Amino acid sequence: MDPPPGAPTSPYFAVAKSESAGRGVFATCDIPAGTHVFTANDLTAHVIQREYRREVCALCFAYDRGKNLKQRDALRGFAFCTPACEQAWKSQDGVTLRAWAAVERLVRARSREDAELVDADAARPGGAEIKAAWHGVRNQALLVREARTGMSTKMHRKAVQQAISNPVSADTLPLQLSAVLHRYRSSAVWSAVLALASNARPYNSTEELRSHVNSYLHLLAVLPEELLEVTTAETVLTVLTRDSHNSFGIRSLEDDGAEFFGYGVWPSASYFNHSCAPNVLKQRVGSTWVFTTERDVEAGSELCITYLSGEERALSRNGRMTRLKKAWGFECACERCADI
Ligand SMILES: C[S@@+](CC[C@H](N)C(=O)[O-])C[C@H]1O[C@@H](n2cnc3c(N)ncnc32)[C@H](O)[C@@H]1O
Repeated sequence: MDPPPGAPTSPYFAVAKSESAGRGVFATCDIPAGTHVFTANDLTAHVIQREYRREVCALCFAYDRGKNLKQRDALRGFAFCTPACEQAWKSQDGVTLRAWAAVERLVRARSREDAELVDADAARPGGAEIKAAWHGVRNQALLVREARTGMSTKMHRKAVQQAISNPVSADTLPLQLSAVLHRYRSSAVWSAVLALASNARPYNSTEELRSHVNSYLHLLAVLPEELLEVTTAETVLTVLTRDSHNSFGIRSLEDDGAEFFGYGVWPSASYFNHSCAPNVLKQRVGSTWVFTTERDVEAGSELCITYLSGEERALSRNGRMTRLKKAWGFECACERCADI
């Protein structure tokens, strides 16, 4: 098969159809244990939860046991581990810098929704509910868009006022903004996101759906005009449908990942399927993921990582199955699970 846009390339493997898990990564030669086979450095949409924003470097995700980092960008609400990281982050284009400042102003000015903890037992919205929610704000979104380009009737002003006054989701907004910015900057990056496996029901609850719709309206009301063309319901919905089955947690490194800072999508890393007996270790190094074989792999074998965290790996087959089904939506078809 032709490699999808953004798929990983390596002298050691190729992306191909797997028997029971869509596309996967297959060794093209014998690979000895301990071989570094790939580094994913293509982080796209991501979010560091607000509660960690002062402690985790916005550029390289460095973390020092909960200490507040000294380098701060108060205007945009980010912190950095070194002046070099701050400088590198701030060397981004002016639209990006203005967009983050606009969102930070909004978050500080508005009351926030409760921490976005998901009720695990809440019903996942289905296709009809999702469609209705987005359809329901189409007119308002149009009015806000028109207001941003100079139209100022009572109706326009009311639509903007309503959009702004909705409770702000301090972690949904940055995820959506990050998606908008990636789409704005590069069509190749956006094609890589589009090529990923998609989940048509990405919202965990009706509340989460509502907060995504509200965040979209917030962005329309405050982002720099240059971004409005790509600030669409399709952009923010697309990114969530891809994020849902492809994002990796961004966790602390020193304590077996006990601190969950946030999550992000690295399209090239998303072609590795899961196995409960993985042959590849995935490790975060700064804002990249490094993939190394854990044992000898024969040519033609699939290269798999684990999607389970430390303690989850010790669960029984049923426990692992339930966990993977709940978090990732699939019935694990790996050799270890099939081999009963
Ligand atoms: C990050 S993607 C991996 C690449 C994906 N197979 C594709 O075609 O794009 C995760 C998705 O792959 C599938 N998958 C990964 N590991 C699997 C496994 N062990 N058993 C069944 N499906 C799996 C599931 O559909 C899961 O939601």
